[in-house]
Amino acid sequence: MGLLVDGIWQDKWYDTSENGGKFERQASKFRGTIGGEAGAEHPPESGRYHLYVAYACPWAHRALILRQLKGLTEHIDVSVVNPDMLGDGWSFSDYPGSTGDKLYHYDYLHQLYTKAKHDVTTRVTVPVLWDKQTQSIVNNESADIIRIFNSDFNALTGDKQDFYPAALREEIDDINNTVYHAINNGVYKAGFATTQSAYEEAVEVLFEALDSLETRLSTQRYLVGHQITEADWRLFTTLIRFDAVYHGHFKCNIRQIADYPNVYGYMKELYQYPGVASTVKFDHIKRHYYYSHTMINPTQVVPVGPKQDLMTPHNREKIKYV
Ligand SMILES: N[C@@H](CCC(=O)N[C@@H](CS)C(=O)NCC(=O)O)C(=O)O
Repeated sequence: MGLLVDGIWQDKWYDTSENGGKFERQASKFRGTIGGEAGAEHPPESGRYHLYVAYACPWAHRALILRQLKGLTEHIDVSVVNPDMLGDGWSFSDYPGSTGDKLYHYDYLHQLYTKAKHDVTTRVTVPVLWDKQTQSIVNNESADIIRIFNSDFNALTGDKQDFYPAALREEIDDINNTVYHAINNGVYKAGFATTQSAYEEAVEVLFEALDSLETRLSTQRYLVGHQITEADWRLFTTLIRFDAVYHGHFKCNIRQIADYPNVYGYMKELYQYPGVASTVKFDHIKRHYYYSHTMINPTQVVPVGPKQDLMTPHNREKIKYV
């Protein structure tokens, strides 16, 4: 775990000393777009872009899901890092299920970041959307990448499904905001807290949000009414990791997702959505967290459970809208 400072790799854990033991996530550095207008830096083209992901990572997972749902698998290839993120950060290897770096055969993801900008100061995170032609990072913020995938390649793929429809944007943005702070990032705030009070504060906010989701999902099938939107996919990647990792490793253990009938059924429905289960790799997920965060789990022992059958009926079609 570390970061690049002026293009030099430094092995450093997150510093929580300045803010009372609280984990604060840094903003992503590369925020480019894909556009079809004449002279655009990154026009939508088949085979031109490459996605770097970790199967372990909930943020990268969003990008993998939208790539799958939007018919982009044949247009945008993927390199998968090793699930272990140790002193050199994300690395490439022949760990089962990882691919190595298909473009440059680098050993470490930080080499890709310095190829994009030799003196960059940044955390070295996944996902990364890479432009093979300009040899640069288009974007390394998952919230942007899923919107790029949602709409910017439609002319190429002919796929018109819209997970961020104009009429619902305000509502989607609103729920995204709550889900991001309380749940997506909330589990990290609990898990990476280094004081009791910072941990407890994060866990309380997290479970209040899950409790209110349970109520919301008792009368509506998806987060924003009748149709699946990006808000659901953004929540899903945290929910699917919850009982396997966040409950134990990040001490988010007031309840499991399996204890919430509506949230659990909803999570199973999304898991069973065509194309999605193949993007969920529990071996990488559990290995990454339990093996990489040695300050939380110094023995690096990876738990065996939980045993859950996510293919059992979700019964979400029975939800009565009120
Ligand atoms: N805001 C970014 C966050 C991505 C992120 O933090 N990814 C984690 C993996 S789950 C990572 O690569 N962490 C490495 C680090 O922070 O050094 C996004 O949503 O794309």
